[in-house]
Amino acid sequence: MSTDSTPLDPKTAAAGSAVPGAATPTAHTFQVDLRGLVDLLSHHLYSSPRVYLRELLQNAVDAISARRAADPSAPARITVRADGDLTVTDTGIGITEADVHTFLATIGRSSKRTADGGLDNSGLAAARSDFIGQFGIGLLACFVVADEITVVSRSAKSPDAPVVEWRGHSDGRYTITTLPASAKPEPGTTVHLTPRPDATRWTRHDQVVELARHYGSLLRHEVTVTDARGTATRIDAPAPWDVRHGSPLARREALTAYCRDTFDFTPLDTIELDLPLVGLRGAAYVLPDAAPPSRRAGHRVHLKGMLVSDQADDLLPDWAFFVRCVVDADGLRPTASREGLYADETLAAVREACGARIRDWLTGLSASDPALLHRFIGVHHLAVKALARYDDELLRMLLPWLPFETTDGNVTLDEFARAHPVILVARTVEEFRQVAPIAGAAGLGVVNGGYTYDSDLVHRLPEIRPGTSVADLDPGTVTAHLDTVDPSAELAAAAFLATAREVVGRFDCDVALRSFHPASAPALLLDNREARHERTRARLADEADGLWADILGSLRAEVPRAQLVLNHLNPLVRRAATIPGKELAVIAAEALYGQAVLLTRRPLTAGESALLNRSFLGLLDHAMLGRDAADPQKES
Ligand SMILES: Nc1ncnc2c1ncn2[C@@H]1O[C@H](COP(=O)(O)OP(=O)(O)OP(=O)(O)O)[C@@H](O)[C@H]1O
Repeated sequence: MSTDSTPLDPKTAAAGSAVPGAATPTAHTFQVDLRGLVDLLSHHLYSSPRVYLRELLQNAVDAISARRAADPSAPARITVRADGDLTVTDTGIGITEADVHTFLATIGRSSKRTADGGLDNSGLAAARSDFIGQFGIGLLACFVVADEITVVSRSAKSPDAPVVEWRGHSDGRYTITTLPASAKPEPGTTVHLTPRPDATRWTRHDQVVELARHYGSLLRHEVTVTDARGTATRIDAPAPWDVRHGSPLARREALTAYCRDTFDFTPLDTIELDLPLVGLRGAAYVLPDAAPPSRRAGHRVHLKGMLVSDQADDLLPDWAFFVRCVVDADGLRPTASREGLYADETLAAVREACGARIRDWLTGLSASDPALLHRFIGVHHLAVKALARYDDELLRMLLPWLPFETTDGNVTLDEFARAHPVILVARTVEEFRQVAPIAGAAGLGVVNGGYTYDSDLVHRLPEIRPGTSVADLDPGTVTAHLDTVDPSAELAAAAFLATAREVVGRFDCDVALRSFHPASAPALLLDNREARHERTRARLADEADGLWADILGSLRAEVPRAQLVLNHLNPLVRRAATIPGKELAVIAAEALYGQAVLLTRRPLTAGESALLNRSFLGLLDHAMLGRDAADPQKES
């Protein structure tokens, strides 16, 4: 094989030389080290040597398409013979000696497009969209498994042209021989290769059958693989969506069976895809188990029947992670590796149209099959929530079905709104966990907004259900709903409360005494993430100087304080409130604050860790002092 580039014209090059007195440039042509190129393809472009068979099948398909464009009644057969060596024979358009010189002798040149990348209306090419190949490198994939490729071809376009044999070698040498007509009585092409000793597994009969099925099961031509004894195995089978079935149920069952065979799962439901504009047909299978949104379902994409990718992840919008598709399309384009889809406008349009189809299925389900919708939401509510955030109609339609974690348990927002005139939203899971039991006991309705999408969705409720009211949960709201204690109790605890305010004031925290259930909870720390960030920003502004202090200072809002609410119903708090000595009161206040911080399950600051440490050791010391005092032996 040679490379093909236009050598520089010495005259033009000299005229373009800007340096006076410079020597006239000499023109050269790049040489290509074919072994290096094959190495590049095999290790970096193609995922595995097995793609060699895909490239051969694809060339055969393209050749048949080209022949049938002129003669629709031409035979359309691809026969693969795997008997140690491998031959692929097609009844396609074939090539003449001139074609060989033009297309097989130059890497990167393809009969399926013109040299300038456009469409070639002559010869083999009718339009690029008719063919899968276009890059002119596919045949090189054979060098990944063999050192020599032989192509014997007879042209259907020029039946009188002699049969031509091209023998290409992986070091770049090739020969061309013309053969008598008897060497190939019918038009078409046979490609033959003998595997290298380290690649014999790829041309073994069983392996070839498996590969041919993998890539070619949906090909629209007859494809067979024969073994050394001539036994033929049929590879192609009609796509289940193309088969006519006796009833919708039979069709449904056939599509489900195809999913089981192809993906190894039984779908929750099947959504048929049919986009005539891009010649796309197929099925989107709803996964029976929840899939994390981050895990993209690998879709199987066939182009003109040929499998391009079984891991395509850009066929559907991101939110549709609850389905896995198998499609066959005419209008999409493969990348050069043929293992992915070319990201062009057509792909974007396909993505949008498939997304719309899946969304329609979802919205239609509430009317057509509520039980299925229930099961679907049970498994995929995260996906639905992701989708509903940007889709009012869907949100309106599916809101009655979506579960949220609330102080009344797992309920829908509609139910919850009926029971609570104001829905409060806890912004983090920790906040919810900590406040929910207390807020619930005080009759407040709180939704856990800490899960992905939930806070956004709950806040949109008043748009969807006018008359409902939603507010963020803030410490003030909760404290306002906790019972105040009577003034005498407040007075009796005044000294302890003053000490506690001193102790926790360092953490931008106030102290209040209230009565709330459960009585077993001694203290509650009301705080939220934004308030914590605000405090951190304020502290940094104080510590920073110059420009940063100004910037941080200008961002600074009024610093919100956390609130430590002590529970007067709790016996320990009652006893702490009457501690006479200041030293023990400090330790008790530190311990109550430390325990309340731990219950929030948020990370501790360095100051809080030190406080916990101090109070723990202080309590231990105090406990041992008490023991010593009670031990008569120690006294003597
Ligand atoms: N079975 C075949 N029948 C007729 N012509 C063929 C056949 N196989 C290969 N050719 C010719 O050889 C050329 C080069 O083939 P090759 O597979 O390298 O590239 P391609 O199919 O054009 O593009 P791609 O790299 O995208 O596959 C083709 O453009 C075609 O003209």
